[in-house]
Amino acid sequence: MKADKDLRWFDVEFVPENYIFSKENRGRNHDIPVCDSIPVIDLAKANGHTHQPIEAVLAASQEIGLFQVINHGVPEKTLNDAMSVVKEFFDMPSKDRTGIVPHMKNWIYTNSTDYAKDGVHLWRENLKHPCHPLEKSVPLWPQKPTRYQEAISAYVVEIQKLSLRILEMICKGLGLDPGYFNDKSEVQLLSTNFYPPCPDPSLTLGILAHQDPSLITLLYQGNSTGLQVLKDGEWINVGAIPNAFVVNIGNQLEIISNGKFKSIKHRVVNSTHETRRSIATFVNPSPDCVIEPAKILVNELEPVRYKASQYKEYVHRNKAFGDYTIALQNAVQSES
Ligand SMILES: O=C(O)CCC(=O)C(=O)O
Ligand SMILES: [Fe+2]
Repeated sequence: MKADKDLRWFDVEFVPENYIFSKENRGRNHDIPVCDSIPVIDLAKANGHTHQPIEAVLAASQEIGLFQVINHGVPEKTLNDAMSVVKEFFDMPSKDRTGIVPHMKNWIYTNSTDYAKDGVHLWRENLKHPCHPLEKSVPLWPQKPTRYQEAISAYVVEIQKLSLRILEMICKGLGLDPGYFNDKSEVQLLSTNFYPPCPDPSLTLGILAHQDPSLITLLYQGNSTGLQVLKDGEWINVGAIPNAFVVNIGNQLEIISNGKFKSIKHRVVNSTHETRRSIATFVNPSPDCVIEPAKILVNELEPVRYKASQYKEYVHRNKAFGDYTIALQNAVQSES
């Protein structure tokens, strides 16, 4: 038995009532199959001579809106260092996680007990902060653990490179002008998640079903499972592939592609024995950027399916990323 002062909200034998979701929202857990139809794309094969990975990225973006990439060039050490500071952050005594006034311009830490959706708490904790422009953002990030800023900025630099590479493939594949994504693809927001084991995952959820409001999202999930996507009306598990990234087509890319690409619904379910930690980076347009279907993809057979909108308007209208996150992003943007 732990001393009382060490007890955290998830140190419980039964799921408290205010964590129980309605039947239609609840997760079914790992008893459903891992989907082997989620494409795994080997980026080492993208070496100038072959278009194979471009075709694979296009097919996956059209059919599912989500795929994994391997041999992506991000050093394993960068991944391990990032995951290890994230682990340290969520393992710190709670006084160290709440030291900075939240939802202003630094970072937001949301304990499970701080946030409720329709009165029900998610079985997760979350840390979010801006990443763009990187040099201005880093000093605003948590100072504990001491290696946090160094490890996460190294990670963000790699994500920026990888996301540009993937977007270049998409740009070529869709026939867009080179540079089309230049003002639409900054790694703007990092969101890390901690999902502790849960006594009864059939009652709870880590994250409710949603689509990402980004251009694309790159997700590193270490070796943990729990991510599910809604494919053909069924929730299926996305497998954990060591060192892979999950790439998720966000709403903005769905709009730009005039609906050719799908932004898929996904959620996270909990586990009785496994702790899930994940690092999501949202690659987003700059706030003033106008997002609309690319002209080249619109014709008589494919009429415009989405209205043009400034990205900041879209974020505001849809309360994308939540109220606090808008305040965070505006703070950094207005200083730059
Ligand atoms: O933890 C995860 O893998 C889910 C993260 C996610 O979907 C999000 O932050 O939008
Ligand atoms: Fe998401």
